[in-house]
Parts: sequence; C-alpha cells; structure tokens
Amino acid sequence: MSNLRIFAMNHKKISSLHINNMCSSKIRASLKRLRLHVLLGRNYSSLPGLIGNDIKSLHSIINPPIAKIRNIGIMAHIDAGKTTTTERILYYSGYTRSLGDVDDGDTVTDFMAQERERGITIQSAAVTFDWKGYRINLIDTPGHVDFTLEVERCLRVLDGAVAVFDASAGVEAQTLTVWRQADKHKIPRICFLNKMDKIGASFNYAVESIREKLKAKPLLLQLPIGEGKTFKGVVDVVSKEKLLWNPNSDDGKDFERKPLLEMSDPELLKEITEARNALIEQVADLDDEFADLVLGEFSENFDLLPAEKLQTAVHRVTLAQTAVPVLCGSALKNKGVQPLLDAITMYLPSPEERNYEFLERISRLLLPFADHHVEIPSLTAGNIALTVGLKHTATGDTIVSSKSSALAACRRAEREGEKKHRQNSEAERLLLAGVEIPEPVFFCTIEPPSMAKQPDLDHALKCLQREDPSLKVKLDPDSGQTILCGMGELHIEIIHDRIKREYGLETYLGPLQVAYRETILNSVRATDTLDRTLGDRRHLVTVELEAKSLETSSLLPVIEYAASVAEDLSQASREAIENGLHSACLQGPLLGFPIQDVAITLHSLVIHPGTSTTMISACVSRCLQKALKKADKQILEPLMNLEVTMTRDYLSPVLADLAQRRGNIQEIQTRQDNKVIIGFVPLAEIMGYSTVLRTLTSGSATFALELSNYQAMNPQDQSTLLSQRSGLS
Ligand SMILES: Nc1nc2c(ncn2[C@@H]2O[C@H](COP(=O)(O)OP(=O)(O)OP(=O)(O)O)[C@@H](O)[C@H]2O)c(=O)[nH]1
Repeated sequence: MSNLRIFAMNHKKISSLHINNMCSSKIRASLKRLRLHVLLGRNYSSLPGLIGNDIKSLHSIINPPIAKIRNIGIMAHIDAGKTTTTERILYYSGYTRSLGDVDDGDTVTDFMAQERERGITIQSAAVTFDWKGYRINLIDTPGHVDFTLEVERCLRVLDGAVAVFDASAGVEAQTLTVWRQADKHKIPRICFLNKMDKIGASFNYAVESIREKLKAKPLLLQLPIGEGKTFKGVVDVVSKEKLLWNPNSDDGKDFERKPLLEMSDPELLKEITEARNALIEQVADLDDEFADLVLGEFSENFDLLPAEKLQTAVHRVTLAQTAVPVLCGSALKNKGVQPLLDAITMYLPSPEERNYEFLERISRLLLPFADHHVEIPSLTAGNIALTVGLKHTATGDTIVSSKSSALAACRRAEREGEKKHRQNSEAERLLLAGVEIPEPVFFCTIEPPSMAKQPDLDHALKCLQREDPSLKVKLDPDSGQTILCGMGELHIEIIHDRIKREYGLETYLGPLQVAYRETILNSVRATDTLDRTLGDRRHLVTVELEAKSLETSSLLPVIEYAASVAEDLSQASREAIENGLHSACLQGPLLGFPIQDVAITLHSLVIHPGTSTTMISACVSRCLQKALKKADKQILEPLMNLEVTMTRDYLSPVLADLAQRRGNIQEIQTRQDNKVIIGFVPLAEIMGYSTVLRTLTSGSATFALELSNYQAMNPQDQSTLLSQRSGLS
C-alpha cells in the first residue's frame, strides 16, 4: 500500500490524513444500515462490486489515472442546498437511481439519524462516483456553525471545492467563514448559485455579493434564462450555447444544448457575445499565457477563439485562485447540475496539480460510499479512503510511516517554525495547515444512568472526542461530575443523542451553561514558600511574582522573568514554572473559569538543590492563585456575531426582542424582500433563540451565530451572575 495520499505534518505536531476516524461500533452500525438499505430498497445503481464486495471488479474503479481524479468538497451557508445538490450529482452520475430529498429525509450523504430527522448535515460524508471518465471523490460538509471544525477537517484533504449559494440571499454569514477557511487551505473553488427558481432569486445580486463580500473575482461562465418562477435554464457563455430543461421531465435528465443563432435568438446572442468578450478580457488580465494567445491570434475577433482554449485558461486561473468561475441553477428543480459536474472536471484541479507529498503504510483500507464501506487492497495517490482500528490517532493527525520519519518531520516542523516569517518556505509547500480547534462556549454536566455505567460513558466520550476534537470533556474537581463542553446547544444535543443511539446509553444532561472567562484589572504581587520533606529529600522553593492585566487579548498568560531569575534558570525549571502558571490560570478565583489576558513576571525565585520540578510547579501555581485572589477581578462573557434574516413585516418585533437581550445592532440591510439584522449579542442571552425567533416570525426567519470575542460583563450583570452562582453552590 505504498501510495496512499498522506500529508506530512502540521506546524505543531505530527498528525495524519484521517478522513473519518470511526470507532468500530459505528462501522458496524453503518454496515447494518447498508444491509437495511438493500433490503428496504433505497435504489443504488449497480456499482460493480459495491454491494457484493467483489474486490476484483472494484479494482478497476479504484485506480483511475491521477489526472482524472477530482477530490472536491461542497461548502456553503446552512440551507443553501448542498445536500440537495449532492443528491442530484449522485443521481446524474448514476450512483443512485432515485432522487433523494432532504425534506423527505432520504438523502445518501445525510445518513446519520439526526441528520435525516433534522434535515441538516452534521458529519461530512464521502462518496465516490464517475462522471464522463473522471473519478470524483466528493465530500459533503455541514453548514451549521456548531460544526465548523468538521468543515475544516474536510478542507484539509480537498483539491477543490464547490461553494453553493442561495441565489436569493447571496453571500451569507457562514459562507464567509467557510470561504476564509478555504482561503487558509488554498483551495481552488467554483461557485454555484443555487435556488435560481426561488422567488427573489437574483443572479446579479448574488454575483455582486461574491465580489463585494468575498472580495473574489467572479468569472461568469453562465447566465440564467429567467429568474424565480421563470427560470428555465442557462446559457453557456464559453460555448455560446443555451441549455434548456424539458419542463415535463421530472428528474431533469432531459435537457437540450443548442448553439445560439442569429436567426432565432438575436438578442440573447448579442448579450452572450458581450459577456464572452468580457470574460476573455478578464481572463487575459489574469493569465499571461492566455493574454499572449488572445492578443496574438484572436485580437481582431474573439468569436474565433475556440472554447477549449478559454476553458484551459479558466482552469489555470481557478487553480491559481486569482478568480472563481460562477455557474447557476436550481438543484431542487433539477436544472443546471450536469453542467456543474462538467465544470468540476474541467476547472478544478487533479491531485497532481496540487503540491503534496505522498507516502504511508496502513493495515486496512476502506472505500467510502457515504455510509457504505468496502474493504480494498490498495489505493493510488490522489484518492480518499477510510482507515479503521487506529487506537491512538485523532482527527487532524497525519500518519507517517515510522518513528524515525515522525521525529524527522517533527524536527523539520520545529526548524520551519523558527523561520516561519520567511515566505514560500519548503514547509509551506509541503504542509497542510493544522485544524484549528475552536474554543467551546457552552458546557453542561452529563451523568450515566448508574455509577456502574460510568466506564461505558467514558469510553463513548473518548471515541466521540477522537472523531470530533471540538467536543471537550472535563471532570469537575469539586463534584467529580463529567462535564461536556461544546460549540452550541445543537452540538451538545447531538452528542447526547449519539451516545444513546450508537452506544446504547441513556444519559442525563444538566442545564446548559455559558463558558465564561475571567481576568484581572490591576497589578498585584504575591510571595509563597513551599517547604516539604519527603523521605530524606527536602523540597524548598520561594517565589515572588507579579500578575497584571494585559492590554491585548491572549488566552495563555504572557510570562516574563526578571533578569536575576532568568540568569541561571535551567530548562527543566523553566518548564515546571510555566506548567504551574498555566495550570493556575485554568481556574479563575471568581467562578473557576479560565483566566485570560494576564501577564506574569517572576521577580525572584530560590530553589533549594534537590527540589523536584513537581514541587516547583506546585509552589508557583499556588503563589499565582494567591495573587489572583487579591486582584480586582472581572468576568468576561462570550459575545456572538448575530445575523437574522426575516421579511420586513417582522423587523420590529425581532428588534424589540433583541433589545431585551442586550443586543447591539450594527446594521440593518435590505436583501431583496428581506431585512437582515447584523449585530452582537451576549451568548448568555441567546440560548434557546431558535424557538423564540420561530414564534416571533411564524417560522419565517433564519439566523446565524458565531463567536466574536470575550467582553467584560457590566458590573450589575456580573454581580447578578455571581449571586446566582453562589446561590446554586
Ligand atoms: N427553491 C429551492 N429550494 C431548494 C433548492 N435546493 C435546496 N432547496 C431547499 O432548501 C432547503 C435546504 O436544502 P439542503 O440541501 O438540506 O441544504 P444544505 O445546504 O445541505 O443544508 P445543511 O446540510 O443543513 O447545511 C431544503 O428545504 C431544500 O428542499 C433549490 O434549488 N431551490
């Protein structure tokens, strides 16, 4: 298994390409579902070997030439239509024989029970299919903000992505987040303006929002024929053909592609010729090779430029990420998806066009077909597969072939880390950015049905955490209870549900609470001495330190040493001090939340010879806790960016409600017939907001929330919170 595609390492540690680190129980559940699907007759096309596990026939489908492979993801704001688009893609490619529908809960990629019930995507699903001689590995990613980590972990393995937009809304809050993530991972993209059939859909509006909000250069490869109810098809700007879908066809397979003619479509032809000329000029501006070609041979008449030449140049520009091709359609009404598939093969890169290093050895490989998995003997570079049974890896890791290569990679990462400021370093080319794990903002206690089941709960949580590092599990030092920390209400609810369904454990959740932070407002000094004799060894440390508030925001304390202390401090003592200071900052003096934005200076430190590093840590930690207790303290609360979209009739009640929630409105935008409120609101005030908003607007409004920063609570709110908590304890 020599050529499995593996990414070297991330900047901090050795980690592995790891598409889906499933626990074996989940695999078993998936296989059970596969049998159920077959029995119950969800209509999968007869992919050779898929159902029968015929390895030989699978072999021919798993090793296409690398130039013909496309590893792509679909990303978007929640509800833009990713899953519906994916379903159409699978249907037209022949992977499924019937059209799935999110609203009916029978799609291929939303296979988790919760996904089907809620009609949203939570876990990424990978499916492999062929389109016109190309192998496409497609990953459907979730749109809900609680699951952004899941999106990131997919982006790391993609060579290209399709960004799906709701054409009536243009760029929405979550689109910006995933777009930035794709920028970070340098992923070439094409845009699909979906929902062109929807009332209020506007191609120009959506394109403008791509230009303005994403600061991207859209290349209009298609123009729509009609919008909203009149949407019938698209015009291919590159080939000057119109594509019309037969209104009587119920699955969109029947459409005709006709060249635009002067005789029958004079107006449209004129419009498209202008659009094509503008496109050619735009691409020539971005690509020197194409500029030379156009200016040389075709400067007199762009009409003579063959479509393939323009397509090749658009491919290069897309790969260079200097512009993004834009297409449009309506997945729900089965229009525009086949040309999108053509565009994926034509404009997005193959793995060999992206600079990765490949090497690895793994014992078991599985090819994913959404929730079906087929064991395969080998895989060539550029493909995506699953591996199971790895006990010590977690999402975001990169697997390397031996300990020595791991150490070499580590050393190299460290060296590169030191010269990070240099542009285009070798590591930049080789490495994938690590997964950034967002800080959880909510927590609650979780209890097993009986004490005897605690080990089962611990096991389930351990497995779930390996799949989803944005889930944190802690032990409350006072009560001994297990605490779940997550990204949002929905995130914790889903985890609770999965423990029940996948591990057969009925657990009880305590009330959901906001994860606050603490800080100090002034400068304080403290001294401490630890003197203990264990056996015949005396441990003696005396420390004097100062803690003060930092102007800038920093999760970890900034640690400084007075010159006299730094002088003869060994590396081991320095590490012990830093461990002690970090651990003291995990529990603030007010409510036990982590301390942030502090600087700590060690003014003096005396260590008796023979004192263990554990004792140094303990003394420094206790001294800092003493200092923090003396300081003027402040609670910091998570402040969320909020975007609410509603029809104009509901603007006043929504605004009035937000005013009561300490909302700070920044802007009210008009988008088509809708009003969009953009502002900030403290997380504590927005719990359960989806239910309230549904009631206020008869279910017509949508909202997106994202952590903005932590802000100081005002004195009244802080004292209310403190008295509530002391009342509880
Ligand atoms: N009018 C119209 N509605 C669509 C279209 N595509 C999807 N929808 C509807 O939009 C809603 C959301 O579609 P999904 O495909 O689940 O969207 P998604 O982006 O996968 O959503 P998440 O998985 O929750 O992020 C569903 O009710 C779809 O029926 C379209 O082309 N036109």
